[in-house]
Amino acid sequence: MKIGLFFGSFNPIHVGHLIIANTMANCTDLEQVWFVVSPQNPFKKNKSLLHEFDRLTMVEKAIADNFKLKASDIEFSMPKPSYTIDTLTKLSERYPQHDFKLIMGEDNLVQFENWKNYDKILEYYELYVYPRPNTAEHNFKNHPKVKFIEAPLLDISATFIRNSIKAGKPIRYMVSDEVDEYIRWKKFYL
Ligand SMILES: Nc1ncnc2c1ncn2[C@@H]1O[C@H](COP(=O)(O)OP(=O)(O)OP(=O)(O)O)[C@@H](O)[C@H]1O
Ligand SMILES: O=C(O)c1ccc[n+]([C@@H]2O[C@H](COP(=O)([O-])O)[C@@H](O)[C@H]2O)c1
Repeated sequence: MKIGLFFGSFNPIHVGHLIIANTMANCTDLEQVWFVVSPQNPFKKNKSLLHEFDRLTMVEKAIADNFKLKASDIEFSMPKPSYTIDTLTKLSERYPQHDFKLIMGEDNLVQFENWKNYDKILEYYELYVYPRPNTAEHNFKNHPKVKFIEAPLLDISATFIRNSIKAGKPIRYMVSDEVDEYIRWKKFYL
């Protein structure tokens, strides 16, 4: 099966992530999308990063009604920070029957040359890239292994959502109802 792996912190998962995953699962040759929740992005230091189990719970709540979307906790038992090449290798070994592709927002391409073994990632995996507003220049516009998906720009981020919560503003419709309720119940990001 052709499966898109969508790696992220998902702190929290928002409507942008859901639109990206659903677009990839329904408008490309991908049959499923797996959200791979990363305990620790090697490039991010964020005080308000929730525990990975809480972020995974929110992902599971957000995608529960979509049979093409799944969540993976594979990085929870791997060394931190979470290096994508190591996880890709592990998943390919564990599921040799699947053909994995890597999904990311275009902003990730700007720093992609600094990722661990990025050239190996490109050698073995195709990238499916969703456009993101205000993305800086990068060197992958015409790379044969990088496929740009034409889809609406989504000007939303987890940072904006966390800041809204801190400021007492509603995040309804920016996250799924289940995630909104869960965040309020657990008093996250206050
Ligand atoms: N609005 C968006 N448009 C395109 N890609 C996005 C968008 N939001 C997130 N992504 C992509 O989703 C993946 C996971 O992103 P992440 O969980 O860091 O969300 P984020 O909104 O960028 O979070 P933060 O604001 O905390 O940095 C990354 O590949 C990122 O590029
Ligand atoms: O492998 C790397 O070197 C690497 C460098 C930066 C980011 N990543 C991964 O990219 C994913 C996107 O991160 P984030 O925090 O923007 O959601 C997340 O899974 C990180 O672990 C991976």
